[in-house]
Amino acid sequence: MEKIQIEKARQGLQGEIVIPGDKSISHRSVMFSALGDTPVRIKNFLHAQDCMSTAACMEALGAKVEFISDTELIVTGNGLHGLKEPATILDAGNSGTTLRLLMGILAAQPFLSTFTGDASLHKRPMGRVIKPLSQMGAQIYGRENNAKLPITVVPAKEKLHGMHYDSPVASAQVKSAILLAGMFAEGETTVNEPFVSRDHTEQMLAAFGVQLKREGTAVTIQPVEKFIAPQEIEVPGDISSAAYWLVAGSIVPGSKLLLKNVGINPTRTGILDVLKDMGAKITLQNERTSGGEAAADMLVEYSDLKGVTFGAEIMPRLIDEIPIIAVAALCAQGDTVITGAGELRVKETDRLMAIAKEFNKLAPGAVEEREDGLVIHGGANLQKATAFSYDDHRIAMSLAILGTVGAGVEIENPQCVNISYPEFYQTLEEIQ
Ligand SMILES: O=C(O)C1=C[C@@H](OP(=O)(O)O)[C@@H](O)[C@H](O)C1
Ligand SMILES: C=C(OP(=O)(O)O)C(=O)O
Repeated sequence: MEKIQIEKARQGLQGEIVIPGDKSISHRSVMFSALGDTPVRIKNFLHAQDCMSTAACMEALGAKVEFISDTELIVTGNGLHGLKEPATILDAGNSGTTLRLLMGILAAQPFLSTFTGDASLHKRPMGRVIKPLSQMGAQIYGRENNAKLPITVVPAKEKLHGMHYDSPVASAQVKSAILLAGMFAEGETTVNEPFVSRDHTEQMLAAFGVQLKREGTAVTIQPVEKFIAPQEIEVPGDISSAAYWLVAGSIVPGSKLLLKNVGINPTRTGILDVLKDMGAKITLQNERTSGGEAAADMLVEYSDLKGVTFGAEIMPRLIDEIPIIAVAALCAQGDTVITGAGELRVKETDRLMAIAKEFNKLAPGAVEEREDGLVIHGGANLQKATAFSYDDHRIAMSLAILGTVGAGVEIENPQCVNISYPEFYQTLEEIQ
């Protein structure tokens, strides 16, 4: 088993970090460009395993994908109806986004496609997408009564039909899969969700000339006739990657970090609201638009944090940031109570279990696992320990920050950071 040693920081973290491209937006940039019929130059693409899975799938589906550098590529599709039957199985790797969004697109295609993925993706629930797509007329089959990988999509018997879907979960992947199928369906398709999830699909479809109608928590798409690819898509930096530095800068005494080019789409900025509530010192600078999405630089300085309480309403806006928010909570004064976070149990691993089990190795007794959340006792006494990443990138990065602020950590299976942030450990060294 591979391991990495992370030492306690000897001084405050200092420096400037250019935040790598947004994972959600990078996936969508390649998928949608592959449905256009003119070349799209994608800049600041996230060159990490999840997005490379999407790029490989789109290539297997007949799009031309040319990398000019690690982070810049040109994708040329064969038009909205130009995808080709893949010659072999499509591999979504570790990426729920790749699999769920592509099921939406492929549900409407006149050819067969079969998906696989890694061990983690085989455990994740896919019925949440297969069920509604089936209601639209799609024919999708999978293990465990059409709920798990491997999954095969066969051509629908007739054209998909639009529908109104009340989603039981606030999930951008569920919403996106249905809307993408809706592009090819007859009649309009509406997805309503309990709380608004990230809206990158809606934002990027608008850049391809597809207008969606939003009313409260519902969004409606009409069948798409014209799909006009933009010449260029510039991907802003990922606030979910910036989150590790926002927390590290807030809790390691004497820190001052400037985070360059971070996406601040309001459906993603829950972490800023929570950290500010906790008393963090974060200022936004140079606010601008990058590829149709809001972006800014962020200055974070050390400050005393206090515990907070938050729940289901804000959850979609910070869903991937719970592990690193838990690190902030361990270093705050007082308790932090997180509810409405049951979705964390179906991510790359059961993140509520992983946080409680592994963080308690460094902070004995400080984290209580609840059915749908966590209670974290702040002001924890941190000790050095060996902890397991569960092959989950966000658990590995959060453990590394916890070790940096505490007494060090040895992380088992640390390489999973390559899923979303390959340069993570190098950057952590550079700012010390
Ligand atoms: O649409 C997306 O790009 C994503 C949506 C979220 O998942 P859910 O839709 O399952 O909440 C998030 O956790 C994931 O990292 C990326
Ligand atoms: C849950 C995540 O991604 P996905 O669902 O695409 O695997 C994540 O990046 O934390």
